[in-house]
Amino acid sequence: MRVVVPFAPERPKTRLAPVLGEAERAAFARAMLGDVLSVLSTLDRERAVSVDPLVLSTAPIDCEVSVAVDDRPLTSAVNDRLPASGGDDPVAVVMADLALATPEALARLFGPDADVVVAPGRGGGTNALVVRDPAFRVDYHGASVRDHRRIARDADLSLAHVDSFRLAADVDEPADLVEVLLHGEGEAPAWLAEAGVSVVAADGRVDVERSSG
Ligand SMILES: Nc1nc2c(ncn2[C@@H]2O[C@H](COP(=O)(O)OP(=O)(O)OP(=O)(O)O)[C@@H](O)[C@H]2O)c(=O)[nH]1
Ligand SMILES: C[C@H](OP(=O)(O)O)C(=O)O
Repeated sequence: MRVVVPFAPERPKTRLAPVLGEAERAAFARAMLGDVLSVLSTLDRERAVSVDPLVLSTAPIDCEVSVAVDDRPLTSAVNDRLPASGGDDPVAVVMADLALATPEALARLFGPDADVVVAPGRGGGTNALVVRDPAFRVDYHGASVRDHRRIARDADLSLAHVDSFRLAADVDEPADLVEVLLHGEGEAPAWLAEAGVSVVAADGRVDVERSSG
């Protein structure tokens, strides 16, 4: 299946500014993209899920897989890559900030035979999708999972959900780094550890702290 991975390499992950500087956020975003692509490659190699990845980037990047540069807003760029007519192959959309994704978790996205399969993100987003019907279009940002349900319902499409901790955990806020450090398995947790970011549990709260120097 064609798997589109949207990626915005310029000034990414602004909500992580309390913990990471601008160049660090760019490097960390790239590490997360590397983890997602590595999971897709493992799926293809080891799980007999045919995966044809395409990074849909707002600017040129060096990458181990094909890259399409499209600097339009996320929704327009993704919609241009979805099935356009009845005979077209299905398309998956997997966000580049799913640092907890594993081959097992992502394989579940490809399981249901529905017109649209949605993996909701915490906080109302849509972290991954499979689209099999050209009547479906995305509308990202805001409570996009609610919008995507409505769009599928209005077009009379069958809709399946993937209930997955790992696919729900996109990395937006500093608190999300706790999950990356505790449960991540790839480049992203290693990058954070190298940068001196660690998990701290104090006064009944679990958070991240950063060593100075
Ligand atoms: N192609 C493309 N990808 C985007 C765009 N905006 C965000 N993305 C990607 O979409 C996914 C979700 O992005 P967000 O978490 O909403 O945005 P972000 O820019 O990474 O982070 P914030 O600055 O904190 O909002 C990430 O994989 C981004 O790299 C865009 O305009 N075009
Ligand atoms: C793209 C956006 O991501 P979030 O801002 O929820 O991370 C969404 O899923 O609609």
